[in-house]
Amino acid sequence: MRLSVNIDHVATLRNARGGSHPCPIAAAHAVLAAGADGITFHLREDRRHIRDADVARLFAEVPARLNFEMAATPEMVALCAGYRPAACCLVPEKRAELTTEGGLDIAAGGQPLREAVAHLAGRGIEVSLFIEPDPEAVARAHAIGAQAVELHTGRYAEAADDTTRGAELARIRAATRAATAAGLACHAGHGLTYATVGAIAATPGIAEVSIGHFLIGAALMEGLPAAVAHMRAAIAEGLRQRPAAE
Ligand SMILES: CC(=O)[C@@H](O)[C@H](O)COP(=O)(O)O
Ligand SMILES: NCC(=O)COP(=O)(O)O
Repeated sequence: MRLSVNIDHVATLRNARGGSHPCPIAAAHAVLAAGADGITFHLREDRRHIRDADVARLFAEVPARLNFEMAATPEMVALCAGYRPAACCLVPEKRAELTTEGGLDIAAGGQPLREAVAHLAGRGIEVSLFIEPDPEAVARAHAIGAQAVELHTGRYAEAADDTTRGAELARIRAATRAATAAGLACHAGHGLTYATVGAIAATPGIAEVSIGHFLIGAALMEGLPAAVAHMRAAIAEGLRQRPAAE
């Protein structure tokens, strides 16, 4: 299972002082050297963390699997199609939110969303839709031509008690089964930590996790290479519990 590290919050810290430190590109190199499989970044419409110049440098300087998260706006679709990353993930965006609050409403996205998926896929990009862990959302993603889904793990990761977390994990597992049955690649992300990634890794069918906020925060205490190694160990522990059939 791939670990894609989201570097948004390196840019958040840099932007707090308006300078160039810490550098998200240097962080990308560091996490890859420490064993990450790829880099995720979310170019928000308001450029609150990652900026256009960061994106240009990532594509020029970081030879890794890049996962371009973005809203399906004409501006972003054109940018992403120009860069042709290995993967892009279409996410809902709201100006006032602190982070991505829910999955895409695929039905509301209608024809423009379908066209965005077709345009990006036509450029050879693996197009994923960031959705709620719900088999119906998986079916809609499949119907509009996505090749992958990323299941929003926020409610699972932030659950206040074990009962709620167990119920959310069951939803994630049902959605993963639906994605696998439909032939979609299945990814997961949002809010994952050392403590919560294991059960995701233990879920048959999940091919990638993208993790940012917790890992960058942990790196303040442990250092970035150690935080990546720590996350990899938590993933490995989960993978050991994955049923052998896969
Ligand atoms: C899609 C997702 O869950 C995250 O990648 C999130 O969109 C990251 O964006 P922020 O770093 O702005 O919270
Ligand atoms: N797609 C999820 C992601 O990139 C990272 O989310 P988070 O770990 O920063 O919450």
